[in-house]
Amino acid sequence: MTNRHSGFVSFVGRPNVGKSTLMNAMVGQKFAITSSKPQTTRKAIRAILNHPEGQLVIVDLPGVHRPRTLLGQRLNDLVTSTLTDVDVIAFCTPANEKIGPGDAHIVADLSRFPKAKKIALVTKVDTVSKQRLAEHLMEVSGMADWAEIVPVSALTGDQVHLVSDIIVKLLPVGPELYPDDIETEETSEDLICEFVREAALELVDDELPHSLAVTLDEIVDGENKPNVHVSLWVERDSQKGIVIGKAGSMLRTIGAAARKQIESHLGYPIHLSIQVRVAQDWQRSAKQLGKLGF
Ligand SMILES: Nc1nc2c(ncn2[C@@H]2O[C@H](COP(=O)(O)OP(=O)(O)OP(=O)(O)O)[C@@H](O)[C@H]2O)c(=O)[nH]1
Repeated sequence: MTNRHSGFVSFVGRPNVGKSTLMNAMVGQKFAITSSKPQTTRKAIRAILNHPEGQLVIVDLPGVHRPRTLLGQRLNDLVTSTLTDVDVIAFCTPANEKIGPGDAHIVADLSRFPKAKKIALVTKVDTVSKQRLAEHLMEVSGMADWAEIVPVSALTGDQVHLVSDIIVKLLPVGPELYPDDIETEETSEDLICEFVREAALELVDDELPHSLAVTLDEIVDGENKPNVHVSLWVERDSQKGIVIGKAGSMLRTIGAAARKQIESHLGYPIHLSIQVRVAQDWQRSAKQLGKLGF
C-alpha cells in the first residue's frame, strides 16, 4: 500500500486574489463566501478535502493588508498564528494584476514560517493571454524558491485538480486528521451569518463593506418552516438607512439572496428575518469586537 499524506494548507495573498473561490472550487462546495470587494474573509475557515492519496485540510485566511483598525490587526495576527502551524503555504497572485510591493512583502514574510513548504499559484488565468501568463509565471518564479508553481482558474476549473494533487504530495505522511464524512468545521450557524454578509456585501457601495457584521440571534420553530433571526450590524446610524434602503427595498433584496443560499445549504425552506443594528465604531473597539465574535 502506498503511503497516505495528511496535513494543513493555507493560501496567502493580497485581498481579492481569489483564495476563497479556489478553496470552494477544490472542495466542490461553498464554505467560504466570496465577493468582488476586497477583504471579504474575516476568519480562518477549514474545509476538508479527501483525496485518493490523503487528506488536505484547507485553512482559508483573510487577505494580508496594512491594518487600519483593531479588526485589521486581529486579522493579521490570525494569519500569522495559522501560518506557523500549516504544512504547505500557497502564495496566490492573480494573472491579471501586476506583481507589486504588496506581493513582495508577503513573499519576504514567508521566511518566518520555515516549517511550511511553499508553492506559488497564479490565479484567474482565464482573464489573460498565454503570452501575459508566461510573463507572470516568469516573474513569480524569480520571487522565491518555490516547490512548485501552478497556473489555475477557479472559475473555469482549469488545473484545480492539479493543485490538490500537488499539495497532497507535499503534506507529511500520516493518517487522516478528520473522519472522512466531515467536510468543514464551519457550523451551519456560522454559514447562515456569512451568507447574509455576502448578500449584503454584493449590494452596498465601496465604503460600507468593512462596516458590516452579522450575528445569529435565534432559530425558532415556525408553523411550517423555522424562523431564522439575524442581526446585520453597521457602525453608524447613517449607515443603517443605506442598508435598509428606500421603503426597505435593499434589505428585502439582501434577505432574498441570503435565504436562497441558506436554504440550499440546509436543504429545507426557512423564514429569514434580518434586523439592522448599530454597534458604534465596532472595528476599532475591543468590546464591540468581542460582542461580534472576533
Ligand atoms: N475571472 C476569474 N475571477 C475569479 C477567479 N477566482 C476568483 N475570482 C473573482 O475574484 C474576486 C475575489 O475572489 P475571492 O475568492 O473572494 O478572493 P479572496 O482572495 O478570498 O479575497 P479576500 O477574502 O478579500 O482575501 C471575486 O469576484 C471572484 O469571483 C478566477 O479563477 N477567474
